[in-house]
Amino acid sequence: MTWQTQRLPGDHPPAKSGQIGVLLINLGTPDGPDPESVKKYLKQFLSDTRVVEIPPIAWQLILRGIILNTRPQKSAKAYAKIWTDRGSPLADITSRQAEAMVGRFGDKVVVDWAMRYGNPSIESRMTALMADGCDRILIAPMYPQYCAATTATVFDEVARVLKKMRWQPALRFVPPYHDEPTFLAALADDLTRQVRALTFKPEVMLLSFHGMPQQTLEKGDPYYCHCSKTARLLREELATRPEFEGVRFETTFQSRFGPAAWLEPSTDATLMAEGDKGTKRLVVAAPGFAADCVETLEELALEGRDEFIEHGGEDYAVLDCLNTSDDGLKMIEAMLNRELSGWI
Ligand SMILES: C=CC1=C(C)c2cc3[nH]c(cc4nc(cc5[nH]c(cc1n2)c(C)c5CCC(=O)O)C(CCC(=O)O)=C4C)c(C)c3C=C
Ligand SMILES: [Fe+2]
Ligand SMILES: [Fe+2]
Repeated sequence: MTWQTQRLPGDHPPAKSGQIGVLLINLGTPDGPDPESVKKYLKQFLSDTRVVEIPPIAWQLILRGIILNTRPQKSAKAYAKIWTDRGSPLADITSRQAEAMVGRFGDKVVVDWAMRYGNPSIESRMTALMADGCDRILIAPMYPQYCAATTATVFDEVARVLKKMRWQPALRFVPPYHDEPTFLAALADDLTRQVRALTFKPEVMLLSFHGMPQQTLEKGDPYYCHCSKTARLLREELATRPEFEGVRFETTFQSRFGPAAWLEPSTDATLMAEGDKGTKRLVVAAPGFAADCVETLEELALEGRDEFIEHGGEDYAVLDCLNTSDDGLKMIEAMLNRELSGWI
């Protein structure tokens, strides 16, 4: 054990200190692929005013009166298709990313993971890190592109948890990494390796990002610009490689939610339009997701395939996210190492 046990004056209990915590955080997921678990998860997620910016008095009526009575059944079917014996892929992959980081930064550093919505909660893991003697914590939101609906809500939740603590840790947050050379190199290498392994040569590569309401962009959220920059830099790099010779790149936005206008062009409409205009071989990458999840494994890989094939497409593949690939883990390690500098 490297932590020190400090004996404090009076009858104060012994307290551990001197350790450094690293907390990898991704969006969150239901506890199970059943409507009840999905309803509980969606209620927490969609009640966050960073995620849905409609005034809560009106939104809660719609959410509780309509959405939570219909969407959980539909979403549970999607989750059931991708659930594994290790549970939700998003939680499983995030836990394995954290596990792979254990021991890479010396024995003073404790690495853990949490989900912003659902379990394990940020509160439970931050409390556990403090109990382990971590008086410095590096928070790593696993989102390459900053969005208030994802990155800022992590900060909100960490601040809420801190507010309840008498003894707060020193904190650092990993910044968005959408244009970092280590991220782009990891993505380019990993996608090249996967394209080389395909049984067909793609004509088109879609770079599909999770969408958000168009109005959120107009309010000043940098997410769209971050996605566009990732897509441009990645395209520029891939275009130099023989595996991508003659490939046409398109950037699209998926997972539209609700009736308002979302970022365009949408992934589903683009897949159908590509099929209609005669594209036969298409591959999709999702550079906005650090880990595969229902949005990539179900919406892109299953629904997207049907959309493309029903419109005349022949060969279709969705490439894995960086997940726990060698390239992905090297990138996470480099990013954490840099952000831990001065602490280790
Ligand atoms: C990667 C960035 C993400 C942004 C930006 C984002 C915004 C956003 N999402 C919704 C609504 C839903 N998202 C859902 C799932 C989901 N979203 C992200 C990431 C971003 N969301 C991930 C990684 C996941 C997968 C979770 C998993 O368990 O695998 C869902 C739930 C699934 C469903 O019912 O379709 C909803 C709903 C909004 C409104 C929003 C606003 C900006
Ligand atoms: Fe989402
Ligand atoms: Fe979706």
